[in-house]
Amino acid sequence: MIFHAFLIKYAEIAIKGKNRYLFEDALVKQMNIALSKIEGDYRVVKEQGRVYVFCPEEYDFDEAVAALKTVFGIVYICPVVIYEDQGLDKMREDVVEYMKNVHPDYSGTFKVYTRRAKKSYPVNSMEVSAKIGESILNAFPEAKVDVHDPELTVSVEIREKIYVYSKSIKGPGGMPVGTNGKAMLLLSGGIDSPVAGYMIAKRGVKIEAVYFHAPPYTSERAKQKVVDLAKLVAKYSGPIKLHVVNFTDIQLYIYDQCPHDELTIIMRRYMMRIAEHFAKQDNCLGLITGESIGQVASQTLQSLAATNEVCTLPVYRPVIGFDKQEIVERSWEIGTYDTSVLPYEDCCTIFVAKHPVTKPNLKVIQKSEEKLAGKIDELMEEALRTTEVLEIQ
Ligand SMILES: Nc1ncnc2c1ncn2[C@@H]1O[C@H](COP(=O)(O)OP(=O)(O)OP(=O)(O)O)[C@@H](O)[C@H]1O
Repeated sequence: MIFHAFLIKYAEIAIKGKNRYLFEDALVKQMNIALSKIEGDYRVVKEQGRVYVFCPEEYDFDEAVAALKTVFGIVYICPVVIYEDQGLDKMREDVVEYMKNVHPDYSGTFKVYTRRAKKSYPVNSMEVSAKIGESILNAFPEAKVDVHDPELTVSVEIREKIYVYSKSIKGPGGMPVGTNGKAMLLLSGGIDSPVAGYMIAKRGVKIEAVYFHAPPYTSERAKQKVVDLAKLVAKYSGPIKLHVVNFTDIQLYIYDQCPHDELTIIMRRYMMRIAEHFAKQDNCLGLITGESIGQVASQTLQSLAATNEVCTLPVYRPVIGFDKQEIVERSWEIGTYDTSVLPYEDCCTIFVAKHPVTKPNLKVIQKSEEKLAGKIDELMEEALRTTEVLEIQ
């Protein structure tokens, strides 16, 4: 059966009042972006409290659903068959035909739910439902009506035409990107930070990203891996501006001047400072990392506190309470896992100490950083100046 359209369901409860149109406009915009990436002339229309996608005459159903599944804010995608309005008798025949195609030999419980968007329609909703229900019972003798807890709800919307649907495909939920400001993701090549970016984008936040590499200690392929991860996240979050920072000289200088057991924490503090610089420059309202308590030495509460101390923007760590396995499962779901586990080196792993401090004392760390004063500012400026900016689609 050819579905002519999709009815898009979103969580309306959260968006009463005047936020509603902002939410719907952002949803329509993101849907248009997602559908523009596939072949065919899809038309996204917002009307009378509903968002529809009207499909071209010929299209790939699975591809269209896959594209819509990347749009945050969509709770359900309901494929719709549209019939001309030619009176109630014809409508009854049409719905039976729909059932024969979509649920052949149906033998479970069902109810018909009619909604009159066209209030001038001469028959009321209850009566339309009852008549159509009767026709379905006649055509499917095994089926039974259950208006309280049916296994199948056949929805009939009376508009200029008649819209029939009964299937709901789960969307990603969340809120459309663009409804909740912008934040800067520290994106490494690992498993955790792409998941963290996805989770914050799912709350409607537009994201930018910053990646620190250390050529020649880290390779072009390691950088390409991060670009690929950004592309995978961008499928959901929309385009990402990725800042690629050359961190080599800063790392070498820290390596040279500071106790080696403090390297990771001091490097992380410089990463945060640089990320915050770009965040503020581009009006981001927070930083995002993929840290989770206790996962490694730099992610103990003491280390996280020491990292936070250099930031004035809030730092969002959406996977903070997750086990590694939970993060891995998320990365499978969103499709970043296979890329994340490619074995290319990260700048943090190259300059890492054998026994890093797990409970850094902030005063001690600050003291060590004093040794960097002067030259580190020049190196920071140089790193900011030479940062490469990539637009990831
Ligand atoms: N080279 C990098 N570029 C950008 N951000 C980084 C980089 N290295 C680490 N980060 C940020 O710091 C967080 C913690 O990094 P760390 O290497 O300690 O942990 P991880 O568990 O390996 O995280 P991930 O799996 O995201 O790499 C990352 O989630 C990321 O947000």
